[in-house]
Amino acid sequence: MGEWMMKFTKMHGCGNDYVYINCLEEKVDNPAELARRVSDRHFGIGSDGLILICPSDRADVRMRMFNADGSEGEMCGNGIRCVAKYVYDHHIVEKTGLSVETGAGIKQLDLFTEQGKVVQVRVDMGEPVLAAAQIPVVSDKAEVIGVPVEVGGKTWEMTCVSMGNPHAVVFVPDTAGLDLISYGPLFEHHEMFPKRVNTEFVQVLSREEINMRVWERGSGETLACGTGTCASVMACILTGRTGHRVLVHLLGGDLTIEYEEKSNHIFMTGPAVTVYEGEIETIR
Ligand SMILES: N[C@@H](CCC[C@H](N)C(=O)O)C(=O)O
Repeated sequence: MGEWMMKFTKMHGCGNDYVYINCLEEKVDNPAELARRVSDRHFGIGSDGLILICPSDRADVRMRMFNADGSEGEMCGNGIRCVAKYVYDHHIVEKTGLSVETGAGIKQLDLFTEQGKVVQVRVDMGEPVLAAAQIPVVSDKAEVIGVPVEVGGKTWEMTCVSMGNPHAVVFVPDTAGLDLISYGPLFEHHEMFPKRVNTEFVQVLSREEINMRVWERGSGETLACGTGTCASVMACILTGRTGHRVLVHLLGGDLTIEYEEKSNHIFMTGPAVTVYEGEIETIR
């Protein structure tokens, strides 16, 4: 047992902020406990969770993501863009096309640079999964698309999509006046979601633009959710509300989502930003 300093980097994608640890150099024994500790906005560093950058024998690197409550998520859209920026900036991967292994499979990414600096990252987020049993959502239907559900005394039109992690998308007339703090946890812990759920509240502005707010499984309201924007655009397309290329406005910025029908893949493009690097005291 002893105390030592562990290096970390604080990064965000559209305000969805995580503490990143380079596990090619650092050793993390208990990531769930560390996630809870660093995420605390009063007694910790302050973040929506923790992301570990690990070696991979199947891709350039592997990422593991932990929510603020210590639970592990299969995939993180905003996080994976930051992982790509991190490994490029730290010369771990010296190319602008790279692969990252996640709990939801291997994803391919492209970095767009200006004067050597990463400005945007495009991610092939893969295929959306609609089968209710695979999301998982308990339903008498094979797919949950535009289905009315009762939650918190209100009827919502819900579409469920997995992007490797589970999402419930509901449509609202206005995201600004939404009581997300009341309704978010009711969806997250509803018995129809055996693995809990991330919930996106979507206001359609036009066939090319939507507003979205999110209540994330394990982290509560965040300023953006990459997998959530993909699920939301898929829900919009499936219910005939938008076209295949949509600009998503989030509390922390904008993401562009494109659905390619031929490959049935979703592509996400957005920023990745380093806030600062530091060290935290750790006990082992
Ligand atoms: N913020 C993320 C998603 C993080 C994981 C999620 N809370 C879960 O538990 O599935 C994103 O940008 O996709």
